[in-house]
Amino acid sequence: MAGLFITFEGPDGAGKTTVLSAIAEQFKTAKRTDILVTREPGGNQISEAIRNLILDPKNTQMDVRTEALLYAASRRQLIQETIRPALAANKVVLCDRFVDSSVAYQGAGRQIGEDAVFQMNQFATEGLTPDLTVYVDVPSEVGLARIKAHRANVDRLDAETLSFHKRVRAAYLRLAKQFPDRIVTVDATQPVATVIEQTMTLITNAMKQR
Ligand SMILES: Nc1ncnc2c1ncn2[C@@H]1O[C@H](COP(=O)(O)OP(=O)(O)OP(=O)(O)O)[C@@H](O)[C@H]1O
Ligand SMILES: Cc1cn([C@H]2C[C@H](O)[C@@H](COP(=O)(O)O)O2)c(=O)[nH]c1=O
Repeated sequence: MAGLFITFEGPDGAGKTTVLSAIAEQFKTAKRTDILVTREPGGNQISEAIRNLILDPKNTQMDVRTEALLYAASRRQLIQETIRPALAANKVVLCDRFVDSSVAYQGAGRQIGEDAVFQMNQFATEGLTPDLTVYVDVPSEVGLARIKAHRANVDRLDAETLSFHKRVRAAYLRLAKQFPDRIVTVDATQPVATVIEQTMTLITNAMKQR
């Protein structure tokens, strides 16, 4: 498949959304029409509806496997409706979260098994794998403190225990070790301008190499 598929991963509050919006703005200023920015869960009408269902703090009854399946369903719709067509049109797709999130949050955080969650997602993705993943790393305590300090609405996942968030981060660190050719870590305890600059360098280098 043509195009370039770049994903952004990290624990809650690492700063992915902040970094990705700054980068999208820079590409917009440069009048780049070949860049598509999207997010998971969400990015289209159906996937945003699934997002609302998953993240609604009222849905305390949601079974952990139901949650994993809903993330995969949202992903499938985004791939078919948005990601694959954009890659086929030779675009650079910048996606806030992808399968690594499910492996970290559902596999490790919810403890339903990292490999089981990865395998289940293969059905949804038919093997679609990012060319590059920027892993924005932050200790769980720091990420959660950022969310508490700045965010008005804490969603169902943000509200999980510290030990849940620590399992998520540990899984991300394992994934980064397991896939060193795909996953590049950026230290998000640095000032936000530095995180943006380092991430932009990774993206532009990947764009030059394609
Ligand atoms: N490097 C940084 N240093 C200090 N604060 C930061 C940094 N990056 C982001 N923040 C702040 O932390 C908060 C969370 O950032 P952001 O929403 O971008 O995180 P996120 O990774 O997208 O989180 P989530 O996955 O939970 O949506 C925001 O208020 C943002 O301004
Ligand atoms: C894709 C995906 C996401 N999650 C979690 C991670 C976050 O807590 C929320 C998404 O919210 P964000 O503020 O847009 O990052 O959902 C998950 O548990 N599993 C996934 O596959």
